[in-house]
Parts: sequence; C-alpha cells; structure tokens
Amino acid sequence: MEVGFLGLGIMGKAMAVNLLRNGFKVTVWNRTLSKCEELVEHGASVGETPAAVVKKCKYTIAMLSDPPAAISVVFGKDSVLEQLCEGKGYIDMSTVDADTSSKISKVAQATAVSTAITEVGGRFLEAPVSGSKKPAEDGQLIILAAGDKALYEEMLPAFSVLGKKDFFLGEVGNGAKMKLIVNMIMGSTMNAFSEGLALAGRTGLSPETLIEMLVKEEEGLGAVGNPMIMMKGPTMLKSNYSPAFPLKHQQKDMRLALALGEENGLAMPVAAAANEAFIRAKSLGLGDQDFSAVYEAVKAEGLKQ
Ligand SMILES: NC(=O)C1=CN([C@@H]2O[C@H](COP(=O)(O)OP(=O)(O)OC[C@H]3O[C@@H](n4cnc5c(N)ncnc54)[C@H](OP(=O)(O)O)[C@@H]3O)[C@@H](O)[C@H]2O)C=CC1
Ligand SMILES: O=CCCC(=O)O
Repeated sequence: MEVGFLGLGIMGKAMAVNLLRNGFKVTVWNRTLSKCEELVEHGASVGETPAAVVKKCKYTIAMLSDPPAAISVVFGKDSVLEQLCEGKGYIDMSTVDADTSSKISKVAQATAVSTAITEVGGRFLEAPVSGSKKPAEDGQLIILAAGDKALYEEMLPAFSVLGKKDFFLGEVGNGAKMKLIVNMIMGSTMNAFSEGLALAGRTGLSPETLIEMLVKEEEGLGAVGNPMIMMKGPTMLKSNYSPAFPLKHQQKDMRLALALGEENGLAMPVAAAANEAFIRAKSLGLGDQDFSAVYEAVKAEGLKQ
C-alpha cells in the first residue's frame, strides 16, 4: 500500500517510519523540508509540496501541530485540495477541534458534490490518536476515526500497523471531540498529580514514596495510579522533560476542550484551572518541553505564597 505523509514532527516521524518498516511505500512532506532526509534513509520518497504528495498517492495522512497548521496544508497554493480528486482519500490524524475537521471535510465533500458533475472529488477521514511518541514508534496507538466509513475500512491495513486499537465513531467531528475529552482528562490528571508531588515535598514527605504508593509495579496499579504516573513520575522527579508530548500541544487541547464544554453548556472548572497552569508553564518557557513540565509551574506558583 502506498501512502503520503504530511508532517514529520515527534508523532509523524515515528508513524511514517513505522509504516516504512512494515512494508508501506511512503512519500513524505514536511514544512521544514530538511526533516524529510531522515525518512529518506528509511526508504521514503519526498514530495516537494502537499499537492505533490496527494498527486502521487491514493491515500494521504496528515499529522500536524494544530488547527491553523491542519487548515494551511489543505487550502491555498500547493495544498492538498489542488490534487484531491475522486478515489483519493485524505486522513487527518492531528488533534484539532470538530470545526476544523468539519471545515476540511466540507470542502472535501463540496469537491465530492461536484463529483457528480465533474467526476472529481475527494474523501475525508479524521483519525486523531491517543498514545505518545513511544506507542507511535511501537505501533501501539489508539485511533479515533470518524467520517467516510469506506475510507476508514480501506485504511485498516495502515491503522493496524500504527495502532493497537481503532474506533469508528460516526460523523466527522466525533473523533476530534472524543480525542479532546481524553486529553482534557489527561491534562487535569497531570495537574492533580503535580500538585500532589509538590504538596508531598512541601510537607516533608518523600515524592518518591508517593509515586511508589500510587504505582506499585509488583502488585499492579493502585486505585489512583495509572500508566501516566508510572511513566512520567520518575522523570518528573529528575526534572527530565524531554518532549514526548509537547506542553504547548497539551495546552492547545485544554483550550479546545474548554471551548467544546462551553459550546455544550458544560462548565469544567477543574479543566479550566489545569489550562491556566499550562498557560503559566508556557509563560515560563516550557512550551516545547514535555507536558509533565507543568510540575515546574505548579512548584513555582507555590513559591509565591
Ligand atoms: N506528541 C504526542 O504525544 C502526541 C501528539 N498528538 C497530536 O499530534 C499532532 C502532532 O504532534 P507532534 O508530532 O507531537 O508535534 P510536533 O510539534 O513535534 O510537530 C508538529 C508538526 O506540524 C508541522 N507544522 C506546524 N505548523 C505548521 C504549518 N503552519 N504548516 C505546515 N506544517 C506545520 C511541523 O512542521 P515543522 O517541522 O516545519 O515545524 C511538524 O511537522 C498534534 O496535533 C498533537 O496534539 C497526538 C497524540 C500524541
Ligand atoms: O495527545 C497526546 C496524547 C498523549 C498520550 O496519550 O500519552
């Protein structure tokens, strides 16, 4: 199977390499084109523009930072839409809001409407993922797909390489919403955990012992422990925030989840407070660090009192 891949950041690079390792032919593009070189070493071809990739490939996957990035590769000069035509599929795996996905989808469908007249039109699937850098490298992502069901089924060979589980959630927007809800829970949990670590330290208790109590590896997880605490806790105590999931993206997801809450008349004060902490962390220059670096903002805030 031949696929195009747009966006070779932390996730895109790992996912594209994984596809190549599993026998897929992959044509890559990245805004900073030099990042394609490493993929060429793994056997990828390079497309000079998103349009060139879509022209070459029946299926094109995108893994881009945020809504403006997702929009910019689809619209405008040398973009996806220039070459998206009947039979071709566009699969956006970035974490964006439902409006962004719908905007991309509607234009794809608008082109598809003209299909009846001009025999030209593309298909769209949103497919954001849960799981970070390591699961992306290991093909252990969880894929939250929604949109064109036939395209979803055609993508299953690729999804089975990229992920350990996939869901089809119906109409476009549902994948984006589900992903934002999951990340809203994750961001709030990370803040609660950071406050717990900071409070343990402040009261003279050992944060290491707290983690040990939360996550007893030899006995399985305690009721409050979870894989995130098990994975991130020890590195947080070493102030190691080498980015797997950049904090700026977690804050973007909190912001988009809060907007989703507002659209649906749901106040989410816990998520709102967590969002503020991520904003504080960004203002401390931690945006490109792992999202667990919010611990530093929690500790710094505490120092003010
Ligand atoms: N990291 C993680 O653990 C996970 C991330 N996600 C989501 O996946 C997406 C990608 O994340 P991740 O790989 O970590 O992010 P990175 O910041 O590592 O990569 C972002 C990618 O988007 C590209 N990009 C940014 N702005 C534009 C633009 N205006 N036009 C074109 N390309 C652009 C970057 O290109 P360039 O190299 O030129 O800057 C890069 O390829 C995000 O939506 C994120 O929320 C989802 C699950 C897990
Ligand atoms: O969007 C990022 C999610 C990271 C994770 O699920 O570990």
